[in-house]
Parts: sequence; C-alpha cells; structure tokens
Amino acid sequence: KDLHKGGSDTSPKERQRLAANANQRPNDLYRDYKGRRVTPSSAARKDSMHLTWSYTPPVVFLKTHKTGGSTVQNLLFRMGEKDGATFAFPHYTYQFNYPDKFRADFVDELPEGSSNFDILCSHMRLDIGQLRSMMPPNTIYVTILREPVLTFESVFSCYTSTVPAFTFAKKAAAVEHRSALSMFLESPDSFWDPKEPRDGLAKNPMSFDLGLDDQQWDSWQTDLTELEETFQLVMIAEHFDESLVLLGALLKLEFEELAYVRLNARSAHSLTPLDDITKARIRAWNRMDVLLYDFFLKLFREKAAQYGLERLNRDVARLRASADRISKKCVSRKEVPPGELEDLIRPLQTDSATVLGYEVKGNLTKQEQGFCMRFVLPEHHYHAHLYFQQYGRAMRAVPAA
Ligand SMILES: Nc1ncnc2c1ncn2[C@@H]1O[C@H](COP(=O)(O)OS(=O)(=O)O)[C@@H](OP(=O)(O)O)[C@H]1O
Repeated sequence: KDLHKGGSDTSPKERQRLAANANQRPNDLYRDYKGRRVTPSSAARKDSMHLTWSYTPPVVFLKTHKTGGSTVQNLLFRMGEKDGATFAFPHYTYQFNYPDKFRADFVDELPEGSSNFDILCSHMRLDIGQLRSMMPPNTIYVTILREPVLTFESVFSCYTSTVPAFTFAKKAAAVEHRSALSMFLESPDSFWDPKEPRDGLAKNPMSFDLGLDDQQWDSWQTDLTELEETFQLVMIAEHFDESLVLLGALLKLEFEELAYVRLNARSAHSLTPLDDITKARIRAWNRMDVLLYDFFLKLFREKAAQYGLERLNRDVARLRASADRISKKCVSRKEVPPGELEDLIRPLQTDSATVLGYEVKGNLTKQEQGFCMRFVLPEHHYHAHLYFQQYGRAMRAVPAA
C-alpha cells in the first residue's frame, strides 16, 4: 500500500510493477466483459431476501486496515462496476492522503455526466463531517472491525518497515537477535511517538482509522455513540459471512454479488504465533481497540438477532453455496505465492509479509474470464482499472514533496 503520503511500504520492484499496471490500460484486459447493468429490468432482484427491486443506495465503506476490508471492497467494486456507479476515488493513488484525516478535497473531481458519487471505499482516516459534505444524504455507512489481537499482529507484520515505531523496534531487536514484535511489546512507549502521524497504526489501529484520538479518553463514550449513529452496519471479520448477509440486506444485493474469496491473506510463514503473554500485551497496548471491538461485537449480535438467527443461518448457507459454486467455476488454484502469479492478479507485497493470491481457470469464455478475474482481483489492480474506466486516464502518483 501507499500507506503514507510521499512514501510507500512497497518494495521498489513492486512499485515498478504497479506503475506498469497503471499505465497499461487495464480496460483492455476485459474488453469483452459485459457485466454492467443496462436497464433496471436486467437487475431485477429475484432474491427472497429483498421483496422489491430498487437501485442500490450510495454507500461509504470505511476500509480499516488489516480487517478483511479488501474482500468487502472487491465486492463493492464489482457491484459498482456492474451498476455503472460513480466512485469517489482519491486524488492521488489508492488512499485519501492517509494518515491525514479525510477531507472532501482529497477526492478526485466528479466525472462529467455524474450528479453525485455513489461509492467510496478507499482507505482513509475518518472525518464524518467531511464525508457527509460530499456524499448524498441517503448514503449508507458501513465499516468492519476484526478481533484486535489478530488485527494488530497483521498490522505489525505488514507494516514493520513503514511504521516508524515498528521499524525502530525491528532495528533494536536485530541487535539482540530477538523478534521485533516481542521487542516492541515489551516497551512500546519507548518506540511509539504520539506526535508522529505515521505511527497512527502502531497503537489502536482500528480506532485510529475511525478518526478517534488516542489522547482523549474522556470523550470515549460519546465517540462510541457517535460511531454507532454514523454506521448502519459495523461488520465483524470473525462473523464475516453473517456480516455480508446483513450488508446484502442493506444494499439489496443477491447472494451471487456477495460471494467472495478471502483476499489479502498472508502466507503461513508471515504469521507470528502468539503466546498468552504476547496476546495480553497486545490487548493492553491496544485497549481502545479492545473496547471498540467489544462494543460493536455486542451491537452486531443484536443486529443479527433482529434479522432473525434462523433466517441469518439460512442466508449464510445460501451465500456459502453461491461462493463455492463461483469459486469452483473461476479458481484453479488458491493460496498461490506471489512469484507464481501473473502481474495483473498478483497482490501487492510489503517488505515484511508475503500475501497470497488466486489463479483463474484457463478454459473460460471471455465473458466468464472477465467475471472471474474481477472475483479474485487484488485491491490495487481493481482500483486502477476502475479509475481508468471512470476518468480515461491512469491514477496519479503522489507528487514529490
Ligand atoms: N473473509 C475474511 N474473513 C476473515 N479475515 C479475512 C477475510 N478476508 C480477508 N481476511 C484477512 O484480513 C486481512 C487483510 O485485511 P485487509 O484486506 O483489510 O488489508 S489491507 O489493510 O487492505 O491491506 C488478512 O489477514 P492476515 O492474513 O492475518 O494478514 C486476511 O487474511
């Protein structure tokens, strides 16, 4: 990811590949893809989950880091592309000037012929007032949280080389031939600088993405209430399929549109096994995230109960059947190491973690291939493709400082 303004946590080789991809007219790869809905009747919702057809409402998906958000974003990209939606893309690269708080002027211009943005789902640090000022009033707001220990381990592993606090810990650990994570967790305050914006992800990363301030514990209860009022749905990665069914009900999506493969998963050798002491230290260091997660997990359970548990289980089974069917049709190999994948479907790698991808079957029609490529397409490639489609130009790099 281009995690920080003016910098990136990708290796130089990966950056070269990305640049090549951005310039190669990604559209050409899908010339025969006919996914776009042309008339409302072609999009008639036959699903029992939704009794009447209606246009998908505008949606903001606040993509928190390392919580399964790329998987959700992929289905929103597919949905939006099919609907001919207008995406609110960052002016530069894939993120809204992260880690600055979001501002409406970080968004690229409204394309000619569009009266409003329909979908915004790129990484940002939340500022709800700024978001509301540029999205239509009927926008649905959704985000996702993941169990905080797992989130932190993934954040640490992926951003060791780009978040300064982690990098200092890594250097100190190397001297003593120790693990960077345990070194960091032993005395995190000695590595973490509250005034360094790029250290935002090093403590309570989900709270940081939601715009909360680590220094202001006194407003915590009000902050939670505000977030609860803002988001119609806070998905929970540990209940991913149940979350998707609730998302489908909100956005009036069919199970086929909710089907997914798990994107952005690290290889087994990039995962750090955690003992009980390490887990306790992660929880203590990230206690805002623990509170945040517990609060929204409880709320999620209430939402699930409102939907009806029997109905939810039945719909989860239907979603899984749909996902299985599509995966069988599209995917020839899963958990494929990056070196064995073509450029177009290779997920972005960081210096410190290996991210796996999917190989698409070869014996498909052009139409099927278009669909299947999108089904497994990593975030950056899909982002570049849609940006090109919307503006007829490649995404802009961050200008040199
Ligand atoms: N469906 C589903 N359920 C549960 N977990 C999932 C799912 N999809 C992705 N993942 C895991 O989420 C991690 C990647 O998160 P993101 O896509 O948000 O990463 S990123 O911030 O956009 O880089 C990454 O976690 P780690 O493998 O621990 O790094 C993925 O394995």
